Amino acid sequence: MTAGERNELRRQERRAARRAEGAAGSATGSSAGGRSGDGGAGRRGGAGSGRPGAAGRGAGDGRRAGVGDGPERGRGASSRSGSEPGRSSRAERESGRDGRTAGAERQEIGGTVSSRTGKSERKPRTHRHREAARVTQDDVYRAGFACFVGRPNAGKSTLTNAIIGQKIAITSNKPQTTRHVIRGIVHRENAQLVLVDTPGLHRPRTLLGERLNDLVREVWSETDVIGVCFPADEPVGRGDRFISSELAELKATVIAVVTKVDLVDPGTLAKHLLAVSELYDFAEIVPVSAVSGHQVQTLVDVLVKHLPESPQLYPDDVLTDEPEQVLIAELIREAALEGVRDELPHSIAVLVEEMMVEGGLTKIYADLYVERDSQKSIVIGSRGVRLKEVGSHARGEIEQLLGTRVYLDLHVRVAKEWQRDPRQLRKLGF
Ligand SMILES: Nc1nc2c(ncn2[C@@H]2O[C@H](COP(=O)(O)OP(=O)(O)OP(=O)(O)O)[C@@H](O)[C@H]2O)c(=O)[nH]1
Repeated sequence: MTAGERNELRRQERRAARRAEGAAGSATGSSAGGRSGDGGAGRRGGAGSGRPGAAGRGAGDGRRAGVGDGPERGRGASSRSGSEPGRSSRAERESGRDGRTAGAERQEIGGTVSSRTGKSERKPRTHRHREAARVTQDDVYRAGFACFVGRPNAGKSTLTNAIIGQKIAITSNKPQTTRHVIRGIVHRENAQLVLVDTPGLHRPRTLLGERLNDLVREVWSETDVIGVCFPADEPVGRGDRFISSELAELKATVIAVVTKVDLVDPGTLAKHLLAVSELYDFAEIVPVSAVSGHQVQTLVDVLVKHLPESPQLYPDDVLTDEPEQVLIAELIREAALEGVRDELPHSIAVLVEEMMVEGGLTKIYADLYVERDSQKSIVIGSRGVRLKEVGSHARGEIEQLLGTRVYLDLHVRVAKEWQRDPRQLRKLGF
């Protein structure tokens, strides 16, 4: 039996188990509606070869050995040492020593909200995801895919990095920084959480924008748990309502993640949580700060709790399945975004053309694309000063990633209107 056939068989088993679980939920009066299971043919088909949004040119050739072609199934529960974040023992989780549970947090905040607004306690609502929310026993191995969605700049990539404990996604204060689907893996004793970082859903103005939105929807349809991110320092707006309305048809368990709570006072947070809770029937609402680390592990607990029972998906020591060359191109793009304004951030794309290891030195040759000549001079700067800064900043980050000394050769090129040109988009990996 091929690996693909094995995966399909396991998927079918899981779907059948979910169906049975769903039926049990209905029988006991839970609203099993959402996840009961007809699972959707081909759901999570991307787990193997068709991984959601294989990003970047060279997605085949630049991969790290042993990571490449998708998750590995059928391995037993693992025990990883040291470096992986988010790991806490079962005993710790059961005793709540590694942080308050989301449920407790929610009740506490719910109480605050009702006392401040003078409203009575929120009535329990019929919950399309309650069946999944009931699943708390940890004597089974859980594995699956979760993703954060939300409007641009909501803090999705920062949160993904905080959970993985390593920079796998680049971040910036420019909206729509994320262009690739990046998968980071959290290993726990009893679970494996594959976090998928996606671009923010937005109103597309270019072909690139349309493709990114398609990518987001594709990922949504393939994940087990979706965390919708709402930045605590911005009021709930039209964009949030648009995203929430798109979730109604999905089979995944949908939770709300209120991000950047370090930026607001408790009163503002309480009001924000209330506004979020009125948007959609979320299975849980978890306030977090990726910067201070507040509740990040609690969020991991909540995500894991909603994963299906499944064998391990990736080998123990893998933190991301993103090809090295794509990670490197992203680090260069992040450095190039620093200090540029207006439309320029959207016009920048980076492609690693060549990488070679010579002794203890990794030589990297990369092209940085912009759309117009005027942008080229901005990126290069007077006498090449800006480009030099970009190169040296990116080099530091790449050295950290690779753990070797790096020589970085950066070349700026103009690819006219590449965001609207299907051929250029393909070349750039979209
Ligand atoms: N203070 C604070 N800032 C945060 C936090 N999380 C993210 N940020 C900042 O918010 C900005 C946007 O964060 P990103 O993680 O890039 O947001 P994103 O949702 O991935 O953005 P897109 O790529 O546009 O979809 C960055 O400047 C982050 O440093 C947080 O918990 N606290």
